[in-house]
Amino acid sequence: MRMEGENWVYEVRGIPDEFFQRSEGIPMTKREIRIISLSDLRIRPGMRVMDIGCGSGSMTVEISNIIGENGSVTGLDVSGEAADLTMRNCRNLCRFSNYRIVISDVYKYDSDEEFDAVFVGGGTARIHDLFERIERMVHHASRVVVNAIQIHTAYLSLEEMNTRGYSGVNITQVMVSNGMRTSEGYAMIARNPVFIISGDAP
Ligand SMILES: C[S@@+](CC[C@H](N)C(=O)[O-])C[C@H]1O[C@@H](n2cnc3c(N)ncnc32)[C@H](O)[C@@H]1O
Repeated sequence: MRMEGENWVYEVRGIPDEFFQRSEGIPMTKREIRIISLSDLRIRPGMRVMDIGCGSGSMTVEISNIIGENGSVTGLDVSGEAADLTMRNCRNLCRFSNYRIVISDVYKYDSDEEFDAVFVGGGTARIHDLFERIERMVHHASRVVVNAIQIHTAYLSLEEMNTRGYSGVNITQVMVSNGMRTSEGYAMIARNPVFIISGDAP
């Protein structure tokens, strides 16, 4: 769905979920989680951002629209199908050509590129190795934000940030319920809680 002429979409932080193309088996970061994660990333125009495990591309799209023409965002995913979906969503919903999609396992990704912020939406199977990779991507005070569903992923992310000397390390648990229409009114349907871990690289 291309929102021709509807520039308001690009002013919104937290594009409505239904604007994104979806694919079965590729989980999407939901709007409420994106909004808090974008805030924690402290995204602003001109930033260079890495989106690890870009999935549907919903975060890549949001980041692209905020960083503007002088910024750049790299969406990285091990799945070709996810990269394809991210590309489609970027073509439909990004206002600038400031995005790049890479198909790669983050653990094998090697590049000299430096980022001002790194968002981790997937690829958290080996947290220690992941932070080793991230270390090569960041500079002093780059923002790093991890979304985690599992408690141990959240715990290990906190451990990595603290032992590596990150500053301002923080964790937020977000529990969202969305209304579902019933015959009598609305029932609140709970989504899985998500941990958002953030900090400044040393
Ligand atoms: C929960 S989804 C991410 C959702 C995404 N943030 C969005 O906005 O739709 C996790 C993604 O991480 C990817 N992933 C898992 N392991 C990975 C790895 N080792 N390297 C790169 N991507 C990986 C998966 O293919 C999947 O698309």
